[in-house]
Amino acid sequence: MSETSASSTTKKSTTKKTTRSTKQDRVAIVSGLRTPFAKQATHFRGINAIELGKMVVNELIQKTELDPKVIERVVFGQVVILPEAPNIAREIVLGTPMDVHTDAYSVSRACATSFQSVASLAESIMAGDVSVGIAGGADSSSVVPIGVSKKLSLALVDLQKARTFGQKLSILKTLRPKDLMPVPPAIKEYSTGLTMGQNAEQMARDRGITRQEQDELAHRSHTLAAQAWEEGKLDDEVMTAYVEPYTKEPLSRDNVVRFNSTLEGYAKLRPAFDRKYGTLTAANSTPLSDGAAAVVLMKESQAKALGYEPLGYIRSYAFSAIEAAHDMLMGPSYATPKALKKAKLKLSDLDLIDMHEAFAAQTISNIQAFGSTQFAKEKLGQRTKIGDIDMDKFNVLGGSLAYGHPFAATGARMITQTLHELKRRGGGLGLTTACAAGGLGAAMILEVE
Ligand SMILES: CC(=O)SCCNC(=O)CCNC(=O)[C@H](O)C(C)(C)COP(=O)(O)OP(=O)(O)OC[C@H]1O[C@@H](n2cnc3c(N)ncnc32)[C@H](O)[C@@H]1OP(=O)(O)O
Repeated sequence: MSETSASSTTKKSTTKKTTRSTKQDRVAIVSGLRTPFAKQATHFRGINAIELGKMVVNELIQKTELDPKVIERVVFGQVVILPEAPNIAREIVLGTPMDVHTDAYSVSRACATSFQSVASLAESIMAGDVSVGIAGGADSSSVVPIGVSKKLSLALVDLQKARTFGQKLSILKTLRPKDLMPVPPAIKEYSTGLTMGQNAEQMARDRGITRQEQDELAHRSHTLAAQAWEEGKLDDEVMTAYVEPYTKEPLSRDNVVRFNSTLEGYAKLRPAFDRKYGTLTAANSTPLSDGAAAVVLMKESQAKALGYEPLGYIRSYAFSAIEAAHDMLMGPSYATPKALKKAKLKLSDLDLIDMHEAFAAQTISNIQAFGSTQFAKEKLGQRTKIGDIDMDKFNVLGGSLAYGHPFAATGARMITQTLHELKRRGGGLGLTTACAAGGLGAAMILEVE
């Protein structure tokens, strides 16, 4: 397995503080941490999502000096589930210094999975069920469950039921060599059979979003992410990951981010999903990657009683669902107005907007929809547009196009990153929002004092 290291902690050495009444208690995000994100089959080759999850949670407990005994619940998720251990949350409890009696369950909401794990834990805290917990997600695109063809799967079940040699032989005779080939998981929509890239191609085509516009957004994302790393802005929220063999250099930065991004480099690439007419490439699509991210949540009064100064608080969150056959990756444009309404805020009240960049085309489509009165009227049933996005507030440290997207880890990455950035700016309100497979969307508004 792996050892890790990270820098500062958020624990204050102060004595207990006066707590607020339960009624006024908010859900505090005390700390957040992630592994560096690594491109598929690079630094985390051979390390599965559960090990990545254990790695980050272990380090988070150490970083926060949190007594493992006070952690009452772990809510975690992985999108590509390992059949041998489907409850990643429980494996994390059993594989870290947490008390064996710590409750743990796993959730799945495709690419918005750690928005869900954070929301589920927050709900338990608000309901008074638990007061301290860890939420997050992990995914590996390097260790994936390899399946078998439908024909072989059927034959294997039938073989178990067959009584005679003759019956077994006739089942085996139905198989052809191609049926014996391993089947890797596809990033496909089950209901439509379309890949995520094909969905984004449709969105680009329908809106006339050009290759140039997509490349420019991707270049912006890499440039801002590289700058964030160079300026040390991510140092406190990304751990250093040591993996076997320990002779290998540890990874302390995302190896997906391009520190020498040039727009000319993007123009050379061939379309990835529609070879002939497509505009999506490896550069303007989020790369397949491996990583994990987690946050510590507490009831505000509990955080103060334990001597923590929270990073920030959850102001509101909302999820949305639309059809999966068309414009499937528009989740932010449906979930955001719901979260704003719940928080009694307007888009212009926000100091930062962090939108998951699955594809540049999907991001631009959502930016357009936010600023469209027609979209608001026709799709949201409201008279006014969500609001024009001020690009000076938008993905100011880059986004998933640059960092990569280990599916279930992305939400917790965005939440932690936004809270730190709000804190650097002296506080304020930030939106984090993502699209997800199945036409789902997530939005969470965070506040920092
Ligand atoms: C809700 C949601 O989030 S949906 C999204 C879910 N996620 C996805 O669907 C994943 C989408 N991404 C993918 O499937 C893959 O990353 C792909 C198909 C786009 C690309 O895969 P690959 O071809 O394996 O990418 P790879 O990393 O090898 O890059 C291909 C080439 O592009 C180059 N490249 C990639 N990014 C850049 C860049 N920013 N600038 C210049 N060149 C680049 C690489 O260097 C490489 O060049 P080479 O062939 O000369 O070595």
